[in-house]
Amino acid sequence: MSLLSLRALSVTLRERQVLDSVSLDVGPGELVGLIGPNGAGKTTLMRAALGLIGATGESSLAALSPEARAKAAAWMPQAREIAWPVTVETLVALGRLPHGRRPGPADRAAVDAALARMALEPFRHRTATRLSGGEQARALIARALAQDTPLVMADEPIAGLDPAHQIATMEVFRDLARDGHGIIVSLHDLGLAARHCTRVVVLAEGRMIAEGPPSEVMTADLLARAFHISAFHAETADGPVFQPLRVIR
Ligand SMILES: Nc1ncnc2c1ncn2[C@@H]1O[C@H](COP(=O)(O)OP(=O)(O)OP(=O)(O)O)[C@@H](O)[C@H]1O
Repeated sequence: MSLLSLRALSVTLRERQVLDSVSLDVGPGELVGLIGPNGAGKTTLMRAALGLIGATGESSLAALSPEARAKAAAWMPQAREIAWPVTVETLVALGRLPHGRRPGPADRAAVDAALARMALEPFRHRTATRLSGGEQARALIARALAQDTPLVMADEPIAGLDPAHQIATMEVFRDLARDGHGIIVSLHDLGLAARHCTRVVVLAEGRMIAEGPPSEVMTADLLARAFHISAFHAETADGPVFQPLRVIR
């Protein structure tokens, strides 16, 4: 079963092809890390997959009605905008809107579970716009989790989080994948990608240049080609460690 199927997805912006014929399937149980340098096309890929920008090719999600899509996929965009000074609980409850009807016990349970997963219970009654940047990011992740969709797509969800919350959030995504969800996250931390993702998809200049298990894909050659860096890499009891070292010019 596929939760997302992309075929030859391409996007041209201002007469420049920024996404070039990307094909990808994401299934239950997968935590897919979308990696690549700035401007590689990660955001464009996710937005085109969701049907938020015009594209050629096929996306199973873009083909759905907005109502059906909101039940199929939760989306956490890179811009973390909280428009109204509502409580964290109310913000997270907005994730339940696609489920329609008047909120009932199942909705309250989903909100409680999302708040607990993101360690936000102490913030439940705080005004979301008055939280720190990282706390707001966690609240927006919780809103996406409360949507309780088979697929979660998040654009740099751990950017700006402190190390403990970065690790904890990747563990939340991994647990969701183990529960049978599919997750796509873009991220720049190669160490966290290597340690937590079941698969990485590498974009460079709009093209998918590699995909597969991190241990197979994240080679010295790939890091040099895609990111122009060398990195320290070791296998430890806690999993792989990647530390970027030098820019290769
Ligand atoms: N509205 C737009 N008009 C023209 N070009 C755009 C537009 N939006 C994005 N681009 C270009 O498309 C390319 C891909 O951008 P995208 O935001 O998908 O990259 P990204 O991999 O998510 O980068 P980052 O890691 O910096 O977030 C970039 O070169 C960007 O300048």
